[in-house]
Amino acid sequence: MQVVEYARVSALAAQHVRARTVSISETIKREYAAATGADLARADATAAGAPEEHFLQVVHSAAEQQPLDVLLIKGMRDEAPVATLSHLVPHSRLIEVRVVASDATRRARRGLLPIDSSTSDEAENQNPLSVLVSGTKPDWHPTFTFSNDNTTTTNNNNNNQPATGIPSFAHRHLLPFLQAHNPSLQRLARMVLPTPDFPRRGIVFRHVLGIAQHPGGLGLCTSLLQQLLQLARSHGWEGEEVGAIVVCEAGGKVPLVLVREEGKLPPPTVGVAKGVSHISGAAGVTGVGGSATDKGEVLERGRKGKGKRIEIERDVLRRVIRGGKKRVVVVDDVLATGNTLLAVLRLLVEAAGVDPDRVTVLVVAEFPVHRGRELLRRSGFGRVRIQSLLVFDGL
Ligand SMILES: O=P(O)(O)OC[C@H]1O[C@H](OP(=O)(O)OP(=O)(O)O)[C@H](O)[C@@H]1O
Ligand SMILES: Nc1ncnc2[nH]cnc12
Repeated sequence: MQVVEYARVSALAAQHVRARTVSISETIKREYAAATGADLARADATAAGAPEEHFLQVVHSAAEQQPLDVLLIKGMRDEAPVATLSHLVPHSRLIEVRVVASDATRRARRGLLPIDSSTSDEAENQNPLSVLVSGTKPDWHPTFTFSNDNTTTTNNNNNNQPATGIPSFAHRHLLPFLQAHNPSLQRLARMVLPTPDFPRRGIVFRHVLGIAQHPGGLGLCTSLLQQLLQLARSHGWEGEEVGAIVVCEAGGKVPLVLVREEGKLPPPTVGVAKGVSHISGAAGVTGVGGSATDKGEVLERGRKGKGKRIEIERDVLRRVIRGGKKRVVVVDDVLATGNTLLAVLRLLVEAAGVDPDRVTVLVVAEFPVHRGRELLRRSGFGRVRIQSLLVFDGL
């Protein structure tokens, strides 16, 4: 099951995707009113507190009622929901779709008179999230922004190519990365073979780099990453050139900036300390067959291990993103605790002066249970855009 904040079920149903919409504020209000005796009409969803609990309640009760590929949750008011809530649904991809509509559209839908156009622009595209962080720049980006103006066109020609509006949005942005709907993604996922109890007991190791050992694996992965990059590009940075691709220890047309362990690149370099990844931490601390089974303990041990320093050549990035107007795309195989990505982002932003708003991260596989996105946001990198091809649950 995948979870998105808002779109329309019918556009997905037309593609044989099992989808359903629920309103989180309605559910919360109903339960709050029932528990406290408050008047339902006056109940305030935000007063009910415990957003994690409510989110889980809504997800679980929807999933219990029927098997779903996509759950569309309307009315979420949480800041940075992907960073703060993904670990609660680690088997799913959580996507935030911010819906914007002009004042004129919103008034028209409510049956009100259109307002004077000379005064309407100010209020355009204000939604509850913008109000939440009034006056400040939000420290995160939604996965997608959907304009709810002009959404009336539907596709009647049955050629699987919806015209505009909601069907087109679902077709272009949601379906390609819905594993249940995309045979290429399913093939890729099947190439990631699990090894139980490696590097320590309790961990099911997913051999993401092993994709390259399967016939056609590398090509498939590269082409899916390319599609992911195009999708990322159509959201927030159309028209911007990619200035550099940053990779951890690997080697295109766009200049490749290598991130390597300290001492392996010719000077001058800039470096930062790097915390250990989940897997290296687990292997280094207790070895295969360690006894800890508690999730928190494993995570904590992983993080306690001694990290290394990583470096890039100081002038390479500056040369390729001259003037700071180009995108920097970071590619790695895995996002788990986020320690590795955090070090790479520190390297780019703090050591090399790259604007975090111009950084996009692509990973092959994400393990939300380790709360990597949350760490990145807490560390000041919430505005870095991150997209993944596959999502795995478990340790
Ligand atoms: O989000 P994280 O927990 O940091 O995990 C992600 C990192 O884990 C793997 O690195 P690996 O453990 O093989 O090497 P490393 O310890 O040198 O990063 C992988 O290649 C990622 O770079
Ligand atoms: N289970 C897992 N398999 C491979 N890499 C990982 N990184 C974090 N958890 C992992």
